Amino acid sequence: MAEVVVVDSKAAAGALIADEIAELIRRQPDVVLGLATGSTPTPVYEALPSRLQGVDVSRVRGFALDEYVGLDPQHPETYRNVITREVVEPLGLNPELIHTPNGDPASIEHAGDDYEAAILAAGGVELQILGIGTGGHIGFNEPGSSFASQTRVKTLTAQTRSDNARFFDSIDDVPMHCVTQGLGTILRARHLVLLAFGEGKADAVAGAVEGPITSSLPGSAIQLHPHATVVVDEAAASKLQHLDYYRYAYDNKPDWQGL
Ligand SMILES: N[C@@H]1[C@@H](O)[C@H](O)[C@@H](COP(=O)(O)O)O[C@@H]1O
Repeated sequence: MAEVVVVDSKAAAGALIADEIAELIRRQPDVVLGLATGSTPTPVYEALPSRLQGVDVSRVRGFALDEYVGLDPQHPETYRNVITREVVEPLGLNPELIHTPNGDPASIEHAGDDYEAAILAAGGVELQILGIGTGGHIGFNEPGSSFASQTRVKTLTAQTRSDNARFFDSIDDVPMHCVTQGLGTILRARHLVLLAFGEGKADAVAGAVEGPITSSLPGSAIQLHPHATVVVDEAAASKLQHLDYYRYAYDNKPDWQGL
């Protein structure tokens, strides 16, 4: 079972996870972080700089979950550019150590295998940050994704394209394809931290945490992971059946246990 932590605000979630990440970096300066895009992880990234003052981040490594296929590399919404803007620059990370899948159509057949090889060569991801789509996707693993899937090209659902249209001039500009870490790739990270905020995520969170384990709701893959933490606000937690138990368990958590 994933550990569910209910917080009062996005800022509280950001503080909780930023503390954990800062501690990881202090302990292991070349730690491999799993980075996510979308609006959900922003509070974590915003909370990090103040916690990393005086900490050597020059060796921190990172892998993003996914990338659009075929966007102009100069487009502000490539996930490479989003990660550069929101994570690499504010935290002062070495951009050469931060990887995103290659969405260039010219070499797209190799993009998945190359990315898998790079993650393996780095020794795997220590802590993977995850958001969840309204349809239950993690990364861009749309419903139907195999739990054994590796980094590969996927076709985005109409729902995902519509959800992400807010970042583009029009829905027609949202790419049809992406390269995403697979569910199998994500499940190899040593600690999964899934964040979700707002009522719009309540069904996806309930399905991921308590629903049947099914490729129809790819986020339910977290139930197969031995160390998954789900950090949600009240609204995103509102459809969880065992909410009282999660609060009780967290409030009575042994001090030695950590996140
Ligand atoms: N590929 C990303 C996911 O990694 C993200 O978790 C999800 C939710 O986005 P948001 O956090 O903006 O709600 O959708 C996007 O499509």
